[in-house]
Amino acid sequence: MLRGWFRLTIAVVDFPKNKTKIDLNRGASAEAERLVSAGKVDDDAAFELKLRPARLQEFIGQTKAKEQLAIALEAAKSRGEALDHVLLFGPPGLGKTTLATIIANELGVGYQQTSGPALQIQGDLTAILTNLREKQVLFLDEIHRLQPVLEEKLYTALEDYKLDIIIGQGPAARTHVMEIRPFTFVAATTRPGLLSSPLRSRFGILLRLEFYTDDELRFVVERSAEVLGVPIDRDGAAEIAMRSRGTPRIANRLLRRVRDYAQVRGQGVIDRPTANAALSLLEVDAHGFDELDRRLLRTIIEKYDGGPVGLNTLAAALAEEQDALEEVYEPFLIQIGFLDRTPRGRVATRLAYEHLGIEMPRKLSLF
Ligand SMILES: Nc1ncnc2c1ncn2[C@@H]1O[C@H](COP(=O)(O)OP(=O)(O)OP(=O)(O)O)[C@@H](O)[C@H]1O
Ligand SMILES: [Mg+2]
Repeated sequence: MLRGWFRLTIAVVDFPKNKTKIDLNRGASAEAERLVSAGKVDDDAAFELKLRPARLQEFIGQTKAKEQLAIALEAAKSRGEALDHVLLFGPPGLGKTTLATIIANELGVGYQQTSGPALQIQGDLTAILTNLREKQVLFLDEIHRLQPVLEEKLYTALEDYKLDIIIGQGPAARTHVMEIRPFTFVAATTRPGLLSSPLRSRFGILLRLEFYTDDELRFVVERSAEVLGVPIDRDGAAEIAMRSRGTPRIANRLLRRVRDYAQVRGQGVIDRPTANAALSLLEVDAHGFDELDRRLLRTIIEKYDGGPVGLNTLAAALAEEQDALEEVYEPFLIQIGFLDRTPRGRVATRLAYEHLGIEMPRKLSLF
């Protein structure tokens, strides 16, 4: 008992609130420095603007989402109405923001962008909504991080294009209903499960973005190489695509690094041997895994006998944020069958053992 109390005291002394914050930041910056992170890093911004397709026709892959969107766009245009509200969801770097801008371009309407964390006070949301132009697109990124009071304020705006404004305070307070112009609300999230059902029900068009196939990513790489004026052959593009974790953002980032290598060490042209050499030097393996993925799988296998291990335990063992594990690392590992998410925790699969060259214990290999 005393030992427990003693430990607790140490924990409190050792981890005051601000220290926890510093630790979280450290986790976040490790993620930001990662070459194969699907999340945006600082030097991506300028290139992403340049490489972002502007029209639906240039947007590669996502056949289902694209078709659904194309029909809705066509119908809204022919009726001369604002497009229904759109919710875009899926892992980072798959094209949610890109699609939001494409929607505005295809409709030929104005575009304004904000995000859940950026909207702090009711007045900001009111100002944005009351200044909207007819049929324009309002894009709200990271909608799962919108404050609940603001979310509720959005409901009537989305449903009836009306806004309840309270004027005055106390007994003198009056509610004033303000009309806003019909508009298209496009929201994006990497965590659709966190949205409340009243909010979800306000969207007429739900588009789920999936990881891209290697072939689709090869097209992304070839298109980006053309935009950047980088000579590349089909095999070179295929090699980069294969290691891009199904994510265009990573494909574009790897292309830029391989381009540097080709200029400095190669003949300037990206072919398969050049791409291979550059990516090996950058320690991005054949599956697009880097040191962090390997560490995650190795930790489950070596420290927790292959799992199941709970998310919070795993995050602590890796000194990473739970959110980063769940949103950024895990989706791709699960998608390619290296990791299982079970009710009792995370489990490394046979493929993970094989990839790391570790023999799977017999007991487990029966399953
Ligand atoms: N279908 C696509 N075709 C070509 N390029 C694409 C496609 N999807 C995404 N990209 C490229 O990938 C980059 C990242 O896409 P985007 O910023 O739209 O992802 P996101 O889903 O909004 O990510 P996040 O969740 O981090 O906000 C873009 O700059 C764009 O160049
Ligand atoms: Mg985005």
